[in-house]
Amino acid sequence: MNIVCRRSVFHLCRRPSLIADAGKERGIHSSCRRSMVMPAWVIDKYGSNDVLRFNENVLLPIIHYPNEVIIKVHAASVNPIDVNMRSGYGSKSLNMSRDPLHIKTSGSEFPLVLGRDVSGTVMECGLNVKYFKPGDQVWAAIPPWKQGTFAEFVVASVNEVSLKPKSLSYTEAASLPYVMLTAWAALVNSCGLSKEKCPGKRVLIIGASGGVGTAAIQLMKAWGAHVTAVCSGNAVTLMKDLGADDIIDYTVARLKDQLKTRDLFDVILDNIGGTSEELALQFLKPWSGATFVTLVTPFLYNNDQLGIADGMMRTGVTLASKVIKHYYKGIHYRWGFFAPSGPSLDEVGELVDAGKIRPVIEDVLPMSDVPKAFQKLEAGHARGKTVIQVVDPKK
Ligand SMILES: NC(=O)C1=CN([C@@H]2O[C@H](COP(=O)(O)OP(=O)(O)OC[C@H]3O[C@@H](n4cnc5c(N)ncnc54)[C@H](OP(=O)(O)O)[C@@H]3O)[C@@H](O)[C@H]2O)C=CC1
Repeated sequence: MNIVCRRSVFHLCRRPSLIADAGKERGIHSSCRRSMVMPAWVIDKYGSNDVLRFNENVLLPIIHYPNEVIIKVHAASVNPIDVNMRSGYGSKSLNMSRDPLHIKTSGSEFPLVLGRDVSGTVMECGLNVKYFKPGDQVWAAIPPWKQGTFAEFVVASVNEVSLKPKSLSYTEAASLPYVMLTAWAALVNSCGLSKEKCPGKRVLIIGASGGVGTAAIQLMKAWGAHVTAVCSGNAVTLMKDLGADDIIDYTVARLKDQLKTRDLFDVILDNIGGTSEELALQFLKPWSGATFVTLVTPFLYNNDQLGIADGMMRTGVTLASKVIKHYYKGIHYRWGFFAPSGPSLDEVGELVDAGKIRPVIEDVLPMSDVPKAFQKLEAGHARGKTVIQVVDPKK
């Protein structure tokens, strides 16, 4: 085993026992316990699925800032962003926010650990961490510029972390944070919806059967909105189970024709992009504060293709022209972006424990099957989430 001394972990940790604990777990002799590595799925270059590599000797992550915690990952889950990042999507923008120490040590962003969702146990806390303590069961979504969760340990800032809902297992909990926080960012931050404002609102969700869609339906129903879900035929039962009031099967007739038979909407969440955007924008109530939000934006793509300066310029022009064009038609036009947030997860956790939101899990795979999980997601037609059990709950 490649042993590397990680002394710096002791400077900012409240209780430098992680390395000893991890050493004990793996039966490593006490004199070696300060020098630890961990298993993780990494990529050393961008590309197709064969760039994913299981490495048992990835450096144990360390606490750099006093507001950080180290989490022992019990379960993670796969999101489209993982597949896209594996192929290099967003790398120009994300590299600007990555840990400069990692870039300096490795000479690049590699080895890169993918995976955004985590449920697990707090192992160590930075000196300023008050709300969490070692042993707490937590869940979080880690932002894409940080090392990810297909690993034994991950570092998160406290503002990204929340106590795991008591009613969920680690496996169930790992299915929710990233998609819930994306739905939250789009519907709450971009559209201004809240528990108080939802009753009476008509919300249309396009791409309702995937991770974000199933999260969005449940959040909107928990808050009393009227939800219309757009999905394909074999997802109709799932949509009903999640509480959708009206379901449109986009495969049986043109979506436009089916939408014409419905009342107009107050909010539209578009998880699909492309032609669905122009189409959907015709079905909002004009001059009533109605908002369209899409999750499929050219922001990172523009930066990848044109560089940061020109990419930002093009993005700004595109967004501004759409906002202005639709403003004059009485519609608010928005782009939605995932935003990490422990406090929002606290609120989601309360809804979960109250039985109003549940995990929608399509498949559970062991840590050894991360490449299979990527292939599955890449094939499309997701029905909720694919979870990775980093720790086998039976052991
Ligand atoms: N901006 C941001 O910060 C974020 C953006 N995203 C983006 O949002 C999108 C959705 O993410 P996520 O839910 O996790 O993805 P998933 O892959 O989990 O789900 C996509 C779903 O859309 C369905 N679908 C495909 N085509 C259509 C269509 N024309 N009409 C209705 N449904 C359709 C698919 O099923 P089927 O094909 O069988 O109908 C599938 O169930 C992705 O493009 C992702 O990249 C996600 C998170 C954050």
